[in-house]
Amino acid sequence: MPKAQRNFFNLTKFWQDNSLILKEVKSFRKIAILAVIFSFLAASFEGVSIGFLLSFLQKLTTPNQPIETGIGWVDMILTSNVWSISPIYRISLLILLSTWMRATFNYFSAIYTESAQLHLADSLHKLIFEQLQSLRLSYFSQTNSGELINIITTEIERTKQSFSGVAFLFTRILTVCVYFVVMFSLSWQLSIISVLIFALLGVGLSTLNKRVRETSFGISSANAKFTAIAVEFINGIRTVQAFSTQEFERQRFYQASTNQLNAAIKVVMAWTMVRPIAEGVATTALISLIVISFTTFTLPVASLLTFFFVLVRVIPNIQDINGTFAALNTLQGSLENIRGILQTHDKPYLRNGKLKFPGLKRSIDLVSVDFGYTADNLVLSNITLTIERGKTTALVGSSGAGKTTLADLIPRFYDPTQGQILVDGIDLQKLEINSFRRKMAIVSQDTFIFNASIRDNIAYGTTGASEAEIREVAKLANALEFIAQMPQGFDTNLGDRGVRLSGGQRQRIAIARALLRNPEILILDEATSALDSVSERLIQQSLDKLSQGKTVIAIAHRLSTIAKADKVVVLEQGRIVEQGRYQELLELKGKLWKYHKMQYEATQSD
Ligand SMILES: Nc1ncnc2c1ncn2[C@@H]1O[C@H](COP(=O)(O)OP(=O)(O)OP(=O)(O)O)[C@@H](O)[C@H]1O
Repeated sequence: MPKAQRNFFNLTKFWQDNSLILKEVKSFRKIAILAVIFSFLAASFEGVSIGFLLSFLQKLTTPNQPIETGIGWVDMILTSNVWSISPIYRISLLILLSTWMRATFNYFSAIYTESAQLHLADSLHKLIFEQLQSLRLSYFSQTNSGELINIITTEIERTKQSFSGVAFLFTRILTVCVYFVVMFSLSWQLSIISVLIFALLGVGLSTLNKRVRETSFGISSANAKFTAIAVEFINGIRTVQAFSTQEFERQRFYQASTNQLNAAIKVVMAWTMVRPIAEGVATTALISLIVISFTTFTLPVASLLTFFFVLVRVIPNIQDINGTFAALNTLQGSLENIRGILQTHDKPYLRNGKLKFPGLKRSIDLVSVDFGYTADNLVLSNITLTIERGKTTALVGSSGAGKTTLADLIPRFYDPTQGQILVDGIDLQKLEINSFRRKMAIVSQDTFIFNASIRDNIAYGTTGASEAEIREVAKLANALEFIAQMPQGFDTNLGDRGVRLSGGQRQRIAIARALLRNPEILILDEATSALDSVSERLIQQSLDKLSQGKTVIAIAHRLSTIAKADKVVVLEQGRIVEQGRYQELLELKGKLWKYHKMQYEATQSD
């Protein structure tokens, strides 16, 4: 049986399947226990007040008869001579008291159930965040961000409801047990017949519940697709407008929304059917019982009345139980999605080392390194390369040759599939990765600009930077001039992903951010690609200054930016084809010479 088919009736399986989520209840167990206790007390007092109400009605209709509820201790209280007020007032007072008690318990039960739900959502948010933080980049390149957002928002919201569902279910089951005890004390024969009827009803309804469960997976996947399309549409709005694909996007969006609607309607159709069917069958059972009891069993009228009165109370409770099972089943898809993100066996984690990185002394060495994003396709083959401390190593090659991939191996965004990376002779995987990354700065083609002020964006990742230091790096990155022209200077908010900046401005902020870290190791991936030639020259000068004494790995298409590098490494289809000083390689008249000639000719024709 596939996991998805397991249901709420099988509590062991339910626990096993959802233990990753249920474990979280531990962090707010006091609130959860109080929620259950108060819900139970509220439900019990509902039963108590009904009992008193029955006695009240009896007393009104037959005032001369002694009070007989069929439950000894209640009768004793009501008929006791210790009290000086008349029985009808005693019952009224008891009804009032029990109703107020029930209302109070209901109030606390609502508070604790709601808080428990909110705590569950909060714990799941944080748990998923920790999980995402510990995963490698490769997980994110294979997962749709819209689907992840859907899980963190919608699916957690839906899962949250399952807590109140389970608490409600628990109290209803306990209440029904209490009612059954009363019923058995009144007539065991009638009770057995009732239990049998309810059991048959339960078995019949489980088929319906299975259908509800199946439909719930449809709604989860429709929600995920809808969020993914919505996120993509918002993120890609520039491209949508530029390519006039509004109609195409409209169709995609409308279709996803309609699919979501249809999936939700299927769930509603399936689960709303459970309650009326349960109601119809239960009422039929009740009428049959009345007929059987009048013709077969002889019971005192008061007991028979109480029995049926209790039975009448049991039925809506049983309906509630079935209804809640059905409602919980509609949440199965969400639970499955959250489980999917939390389970660990199928995800790539970074195995962190223990050694603190004290700073680079000699070199970073790549020894016979192979790497592929997938097992069957190597992107880097047999890379052996020494990146010397304090020197600039430039990576050159055609688009797709593997330059970025090679640079990504240094901060361990990915690990080699074969071979080793040694940092001063120590395997990189043995280093505590954050101690290594803290000594490093990366300026890449797609540096992320946060929806925060310019100041916060520059200071991102560097704690305790002073105003003067931030200004200084902005000046060095040639950014001071455009920042001064912004409406609120350094306080200007940059908007989502820095939409309020030009490409070149974004890059200068990224460079300032890297400068502020004062890194030992600097990775520059096309760091000056979005700049005009004047800005490029200015930035190149500041990068040259920044690079002095630092270990730099620079990737550049424009050879002019790396002409002064200490070592140039030429990559071709994932292999190193040449390495040496720029001039030496030119004299070889090999690959670099070809690139050089091509770029020189291109510049001439410009
Ligand atoms: N996350 C990824 N998953 C799968 N394949 C990838 C991924 N990133 C890059 N590749 C593939 O790896 C190969 C090398 O890409 P890489 O980005 O390293 O090249 P590059 O030399 O930096 O190119 P460019 O100069 O265009 O930036 C390409 O064929 C690319 O399609």
